[in-house]
Amino acid sequence: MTPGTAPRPILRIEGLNAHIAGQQVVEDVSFTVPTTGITALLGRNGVGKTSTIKAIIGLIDRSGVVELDGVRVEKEPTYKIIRSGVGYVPEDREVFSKLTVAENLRLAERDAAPRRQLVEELFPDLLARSGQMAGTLSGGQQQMVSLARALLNTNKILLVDEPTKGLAPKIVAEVAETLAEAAKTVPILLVEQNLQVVRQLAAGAVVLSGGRVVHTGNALDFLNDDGLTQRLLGVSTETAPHEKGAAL
Ligand SMILES: Nc1ncnc2c1ncn2[C@@H]1O[C@H](COP(=O)(O)OP(=O)(O)OP(=O)(O)O)[C@@H](O)[C@H]1O
Repeated sequence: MTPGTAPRPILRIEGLNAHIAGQQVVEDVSFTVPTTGITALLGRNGVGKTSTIKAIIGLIDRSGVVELDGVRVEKEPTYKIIRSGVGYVPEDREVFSKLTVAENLRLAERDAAPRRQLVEELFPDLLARSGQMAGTLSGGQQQMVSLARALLNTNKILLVDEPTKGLAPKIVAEVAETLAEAAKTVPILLVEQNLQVVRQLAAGAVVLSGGRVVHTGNALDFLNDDGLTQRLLGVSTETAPHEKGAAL
């Protein structure tokens, strides 16, 4: 990047390709994530959003450039990419169900000085449930454990995959609120199907279709373009700003 131009992104993906079971699921994907705020990774079911996230951290075979804070990391194993400052919150939450909330959090502590106070402030409910087996938590509470684990460490970026999936509207609002708070301290690449949450949180949007990037730009501009959202997501967003609580 030429000095004096746009600030360096925290994450730069270029020409990313990935295959699962012989099928190309990520095809020549290029985009950047800025150093602040939330960037939404959008698209219909099965277009490769989760695969893109997994490819970034090397959980599936891939080729292409993955640059974190100016450093190429695509040749590194997953654990080193994570250690270099990537917090991953997977779609299925992956809490240790037979361990308590406190144990789940302790296991995630990577830094010498984990940010326990921040986590306690953001998740008072988890503090109250620290002795409860994580497997007995509700879906929303498990999502909070998963987010809390990523926030305990100081990361350069969080990759958060469908955090509101399957949650009741009230809990969706709580998760969205937590993500907004988290985004004050760390940039987030967010896979999210709930467009009202995207509208509330995201500054930028990257839209995938058939494993390829088909649109990038300002998230609100995208969501306000009904024709574009119809074409790329198959949903109308026309009524979204007026219908509080409407699921899209
Ligand atoms: N383990 C797997 N085995 C075979 N095919 C897979 C596997 N995982 C994903 N795929 C396929 O890869 C493609 C991309 O899937 P991916 O989960 O990345 O999409 P997505 O955009 O995240 O979808 P969703 O919004 O439904 O979660 C899909 O066609 C999916 O069927």
